[in-house]
Amino acid sequence: MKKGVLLVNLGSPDSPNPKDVKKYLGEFLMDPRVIDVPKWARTLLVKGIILNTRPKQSAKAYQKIWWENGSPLIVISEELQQKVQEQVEYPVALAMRYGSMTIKKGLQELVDKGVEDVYLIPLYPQFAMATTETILVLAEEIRQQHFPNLKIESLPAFYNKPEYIKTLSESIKSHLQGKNYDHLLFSYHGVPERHIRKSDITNGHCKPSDIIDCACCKTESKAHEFCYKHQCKEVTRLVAEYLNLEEGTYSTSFQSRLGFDPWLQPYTDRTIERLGQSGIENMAIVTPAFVSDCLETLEEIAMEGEEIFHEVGGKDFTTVPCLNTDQNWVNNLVKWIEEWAKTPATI
Ligand SMILES: C=CC1=C(C)c2cc3[nH]c(cc4nc(cc5[nH]c(cc1n2)c(C)c5CCC(=O)O)C(CCC(=O)O)=C4C)c(C)c3C=C
Ligand SMILES: [Fe+2]
Ligand SMILES: [Fe+2]
Repeated sequence: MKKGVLLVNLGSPDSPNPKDVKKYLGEFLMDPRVIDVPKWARTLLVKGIILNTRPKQSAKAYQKIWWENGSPLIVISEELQQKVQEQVEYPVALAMRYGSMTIKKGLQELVDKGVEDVYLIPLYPQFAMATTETILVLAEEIRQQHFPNLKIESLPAFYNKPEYIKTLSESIKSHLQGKNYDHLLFSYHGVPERHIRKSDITNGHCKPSDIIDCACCKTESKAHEFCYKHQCKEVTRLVAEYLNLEEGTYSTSFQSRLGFDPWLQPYTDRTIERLGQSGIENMAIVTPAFVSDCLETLEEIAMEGEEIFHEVGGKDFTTVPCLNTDQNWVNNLVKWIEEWAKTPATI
């Protein structure tokens, strides 16, 4: 069976204009795994409220970070795809969960090259219902409808793979070399607490609102295979161990909340504020839920985050870039693809 690889990231609007941003947000937020309320309530919330105000506001933010050749997330993902393609013998395609570069087009591109066996790689280190799960569900629906003879396997969340932790840690180390910082904040994209409960396959292990010591995240459980909170906490713990960070000099927070439901805490904006107020003069921040720089890292963290820190008297604010097209990251992907390709086919 001829093999091929499909890398899948989140997606971006076609342009930073309010009209394109509205179209993109409409598709994104109407996904029942992103806003997981009954369809009538989601329609009312998204089409009746959010899409009347948010596109203008988001378009302004996108305009601040947009590059000459497009959305940073798309441009970086395309470069990543090219670099991986240079190192593997199978066709490698790229698709986005939302927007114009659809998963259907990505699978079609591979099928047109004769591919019958696809390795689907969601470009997210941690599992979440709003990211990995929605990609896998949609890819399976498309397979059944349009490519029934195609075989699709996927790479599970790689948050704790030693080679990924090494790549992330070395990248942080090299970007912070010679930089002045007293605290390193690991900021992950947030999700509503409800998402954590829904993904809990044990129906009760995960306690998403426990922010003090996160006992559930530290207690062995099969729930961890699908627990976003546990997986984020593990990335922080493993990187801190690799870099020998001293207890108290680093912490974890969650960014980008939307709406009024409780999301995973502590929130990044309030954490930055608290760090500045508590006398931290210089801080660094890393965003390991994203493998490519995007609106949430370039605008929300590197611009807004820095502003908050300065407002409360902080001095140096350093944002560590995402892995983007780091050669070690490319090598990780190549290694995982080669391991998959060597595995004997199962029927
Ligand atoms: C209910 C809303 C949202 C959930 C849940 C959510 C989860 C989630 N998102 C990412 C990664 C990205 N999100 C990005 C942008 C973005 N996210 C939401 C909402 C939810 N995300 C919105 C409305 C937006 C658009 C921008 C805005 O209006 O604020 C991006 C950036 C895309 C880009 O074009 O650069 C990424 C990447 C993860 C990893 C995640 C759950 C773990
Ligand atoms: Fe998001
Ligand atoms: Fe959990």
